[in-house]
Amino acid sequence: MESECGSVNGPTDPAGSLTGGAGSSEPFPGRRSVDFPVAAVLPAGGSGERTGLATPKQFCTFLNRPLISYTIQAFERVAWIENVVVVVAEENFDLMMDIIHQFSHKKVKVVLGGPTRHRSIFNGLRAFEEQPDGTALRKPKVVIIHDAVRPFVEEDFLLKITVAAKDQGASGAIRPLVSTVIAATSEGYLDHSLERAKYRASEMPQGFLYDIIYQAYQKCSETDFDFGTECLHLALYYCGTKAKLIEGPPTLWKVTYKQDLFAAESIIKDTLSHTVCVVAGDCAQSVQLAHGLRKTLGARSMQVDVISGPLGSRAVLVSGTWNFIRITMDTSSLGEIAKLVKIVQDSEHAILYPVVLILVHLNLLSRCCLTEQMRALGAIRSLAAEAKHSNILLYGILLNHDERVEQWDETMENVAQIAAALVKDRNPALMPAWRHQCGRCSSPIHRTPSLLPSVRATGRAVETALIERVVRPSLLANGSLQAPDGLDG
Ligand SMILES: Nc1ccn([C@@H]2O[C@H](COP(=O)(O)OP(=O)(O)OP(=O)(O)O)[C@@H](O)[C@H]2O)c(=O)n1
Ligand SMILES: O=P(O)(O)OC[C@@H](O)[C@@H](O)[C@@H](O)CO
Repeated sequence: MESECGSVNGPTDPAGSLTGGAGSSEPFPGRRSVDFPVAAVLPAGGSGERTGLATPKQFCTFLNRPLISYTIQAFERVAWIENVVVVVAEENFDLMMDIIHQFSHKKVKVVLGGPTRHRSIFNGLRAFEEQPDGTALRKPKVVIIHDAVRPFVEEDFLLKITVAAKDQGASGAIRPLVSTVIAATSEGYLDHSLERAKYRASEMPQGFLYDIIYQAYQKCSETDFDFGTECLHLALYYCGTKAKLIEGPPTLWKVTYKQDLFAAESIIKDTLSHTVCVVAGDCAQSVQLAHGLRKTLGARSMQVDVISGPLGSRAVLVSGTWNFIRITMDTSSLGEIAKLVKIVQDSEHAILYPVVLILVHLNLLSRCCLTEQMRALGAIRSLAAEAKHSNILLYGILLNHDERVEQWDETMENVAQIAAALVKDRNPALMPAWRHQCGRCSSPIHRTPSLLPSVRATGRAVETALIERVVRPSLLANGSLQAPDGLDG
């Protein structure tokens, strides 16, 4: 299919194809990728007048993080998006650079916007042309244009938009209209109304073959530049490219009015209770557990990153995750956890929203004598008590690794169930529950890992502590729990 702005390859385009997905050779099966260059342009050069706030809405902060940083992160998480161009007003350039530094954004280039959104977007697209100093970002095959004030965009939908843009030349997100569209006379009376079912709201992200949208802007009239609001229209009008329309989720909406800021904050908080960073230790068992947790937590609609190495690094903290699962083989990692607790305390991260740290102790039971275990667990417990005063919820799961695969899968399921509940619930007033996973026993009850918080005798102040090995008679009364062998209360 040809158009005056460039050729639009059909789905069989040899230049690139969609790879990955289930059964792929990708390092993380299920994470898809594309094999042609993709970039994003995030227009953020507006003043947000309709919020009535002095601060432009893209720089309003939620949990100590500006809205635009959430949007950038949504694109940085997507491995197949190479570059993110953020377009800001000149007066906000330094602020934007500070945000990039503070939140360790990696793929971002900042350029100056213009007096209208279309002019800002065109400036963003120009970033891929050769610059006066001879440098240039790699020109993308497909460019995604996405308002910086739409922070809730998922990789799956970005992939759909990208593939459709690659095949059709342009693509755009749509949503059903909530209100009916009507036309008014100049005197302010109803002229006519549109049949709502025939129309859709145009949202973002939108995707374009770079050459098409760049040439559309080169041909753009001053009127379009100053009053236009629709990039898809430019591709159609100036390049004859009919965008493929794809219905997206309701979270694609644009933050425009003040109430949108409140809605955004509650969605951000809800999202935080569905994201977790699993930090594996060095040993094979720990890595196995980490990737097993990614699978089982992912099946519980949790967004899971797996990293290895010291948890204490600040970079982990600014990853935007509020929840960490640290898998360890011994108690030496307690120092590392204490360091992370200190970093979180100093960052005041948790003042606005509880941070959840879960320590998964692998094989503690079988690796050291009871005295050493109790000492270690006592140390963790007092750390948990201290951390709680800073709104940091420190839990522990005591897990004895079982070589038998069929048991390991079940154990994984249980650890994920407990971890997901702790992260989603983020409730310091935890009901008492505990068990150990001894792995040696045949009894099914032992295959579930211990959930460690204990409730102080008062029952009043719930202290999220760790590993109460004593069996509480009342918990046995209903027969639902059974003292693990050798752990009589
Ligand atoms: N000159 C402009 C105007 C808008 N935008 C960006 O385009 C996106 C969508 O525009 P809109 O919601 O209208 O943002 P504002 O223009 O800031 O809002 P308002 O009209 O209320 O001032 C926003 O991310 C905004 O920052 C831009 O990059 N350059
Ligand atoms: O018009 P505004 O600048 O408020 O927002 C831009 C929106 O029009 C735009 O993001 C979508 O409608 C898709 O084109």
